[in-house]
Amino acid sequence: MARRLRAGVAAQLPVLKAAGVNPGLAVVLLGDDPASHVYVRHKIKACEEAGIDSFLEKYEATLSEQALLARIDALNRDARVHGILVQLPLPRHIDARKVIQAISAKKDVDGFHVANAGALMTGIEGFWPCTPYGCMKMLESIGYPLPGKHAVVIGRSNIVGKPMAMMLLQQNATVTICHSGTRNLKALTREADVLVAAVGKARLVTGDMVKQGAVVLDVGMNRTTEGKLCGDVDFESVRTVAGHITPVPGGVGPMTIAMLLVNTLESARRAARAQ
Ligand SMILES: Nc1nc(=O)c2c([nH]1)NC[C@@H]1CN(c3ccc(C(=O)N[C@@H](CCC(=O)O)C(=O)O)cc3)C=[N+]21
Repeated sequence: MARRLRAGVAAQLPVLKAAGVNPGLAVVLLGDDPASHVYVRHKIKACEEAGIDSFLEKYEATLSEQALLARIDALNRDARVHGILVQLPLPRHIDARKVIQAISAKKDVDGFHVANAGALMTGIEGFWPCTPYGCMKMLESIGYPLPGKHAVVIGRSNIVGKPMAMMLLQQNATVTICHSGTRNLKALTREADVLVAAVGKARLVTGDMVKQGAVVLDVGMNRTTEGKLCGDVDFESVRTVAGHITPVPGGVGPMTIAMLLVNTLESARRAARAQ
């Protein structure tokens, strides 16, 4: 599905390019965390394959907050750039909230800016965060009717849990948000028609916590002690009860990247319309 979405983006580029707009994504990466470099490489490669211009800016982990803010200011003004992604997490001496708010909301293809969070919450045009947006696309792809369904989201982060809950609510699901302070998690997850796990705890969700036929979306990205990638869902025990389930790797991750391209294309379209 991610591949199909990316091909769809590629197919829509010629129209924009004919109108003189070449969609571009700037990716800013600080430091030498190997996982961040791998993810960023995936994003740049996806852009190249789709025909989106990419501008990769790599800096030392010691780059000052002021210098980073100056780069963002320059990218905000750069007409070739329709999307700006600052790879998270940032080094500790930098206030990530300040950096995110410095990105023009119009170029915030991550959907992390407060203006975009507010747009999602109130149902006006903005950018939706790529990971939950990809989850909604997957639900759509199986023709899943959300109205009246009980959706349970485990995790309340600003980048996945909260926006995921808002998107499900907008589709008239009844939404429960669970977190570290939730009592009797299993009683709640067993009621879920749609279960989204986004906490970062390897194999937290086991088969006994899932209702027969439920749709299970695994947003977890954990490394086992052997260095293997694994989700928040115990795939082997859950697959026998779930009606639908997303694997890790090969599920939500590739969809996140596909939605980044979708958002970048959309940003370029909006810029073209505003010309
Ligand atoms: N500003 C910002 N925006 C992000 O969207 C963002 C970020 N910072 N920081 C890090 C997280 C993580 N993230 C992933 C995206 C795709 C995969 C992905 O495609 N994973 C593959 C496997 C990759 C592997 O093998 O390691 C899969 O699940 O199949 C993973 C992780 C985006 N993030």
